[in-house]
Amino acid sequence: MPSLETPFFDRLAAAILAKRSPLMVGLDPRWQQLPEGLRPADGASLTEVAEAFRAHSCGVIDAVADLTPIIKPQAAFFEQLGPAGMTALAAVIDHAHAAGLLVCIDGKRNDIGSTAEAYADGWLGATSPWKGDALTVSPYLGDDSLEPFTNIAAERGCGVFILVKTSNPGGGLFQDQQSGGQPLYRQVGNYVDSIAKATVGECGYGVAGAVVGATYPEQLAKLRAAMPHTWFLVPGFGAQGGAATDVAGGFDAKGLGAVVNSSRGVIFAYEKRPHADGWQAAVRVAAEEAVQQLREVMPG
Ligand SMILES: O=c1ccn([C@@H]2O[C@H](COP(=O)(O)O)[C@@H](O)[C@H]2O)c(=O)[nH]1
Repeated sequence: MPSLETPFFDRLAAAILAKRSPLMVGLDPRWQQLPEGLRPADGASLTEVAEAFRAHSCGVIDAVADLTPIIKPQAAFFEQLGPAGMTALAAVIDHAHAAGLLVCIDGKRNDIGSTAEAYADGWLGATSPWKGDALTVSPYLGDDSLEPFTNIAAERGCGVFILVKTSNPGGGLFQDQQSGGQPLYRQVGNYVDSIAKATVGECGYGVAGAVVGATYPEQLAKLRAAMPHTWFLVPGFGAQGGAATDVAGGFDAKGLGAVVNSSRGVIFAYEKRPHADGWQAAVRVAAEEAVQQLREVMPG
């Protein structure tokens, strides 16, 4: 497990600069999309599927470890397999750390404050079985629900990415509602940036980050300007239609301030573009292309 002495966003900034890559590879294993040879047969047990998820995710990590500073396992895909899935998730996180990668767990957790404390401790705390470097969190239970996460992140050198403007088409139903003369997501963004401002590290960003979708490029650029202390996790690049030009507005002038996630576009690249050297080679080619596209729009 990497040292937690340095704040998460300082570690992330250093890794991005070292690899010249803001690509975050998302690990969203789906049974039917696993490559032949790894795909479990119909009727396979949850334990067999979990082992296939572990093998695929670890294989992706091996293929892209020098191309990405951070991976994002999507907890949902592991949780759907029960205990065997969670054991697989733990093994994937350990494998990523052993490969020198940071790990953001996409769990979108939260609850009332006293329960949020258990979530924060469970995913980011000193005795966490998961040892995540960062976690995604929902804001809609308010400040007392977010503080357990941001407090533990500040203590432990972890990061918290709070949902601000999500990439899905339906997200606007609540997030775009006017509130105090602004869309609600801007109000959430203001709160997140106030927490980030109070906790800035050497790289200029604080422990609270924000999830802002690549599928809303105009809003992304405006939020970048309005939230100068907040690091962005930008999903929606690739499979959801976001292009490199759409995420350009998420970076600061130094080319920092954003990591851009691609899950299906990288991890299942062999479906659309099989490679003679096998599925991992196809995954690597897709990650290389994504990094190249992002480098072209990253300042600095
Ligand atoms: O607003 C959001 C928040 C989270 N996600 C998650 O990111 C990945 C995206 O996967 P792709 O295959 O690259 O579309 C997935 O885990 C989502 O749950 C998001 O897409 N949008």
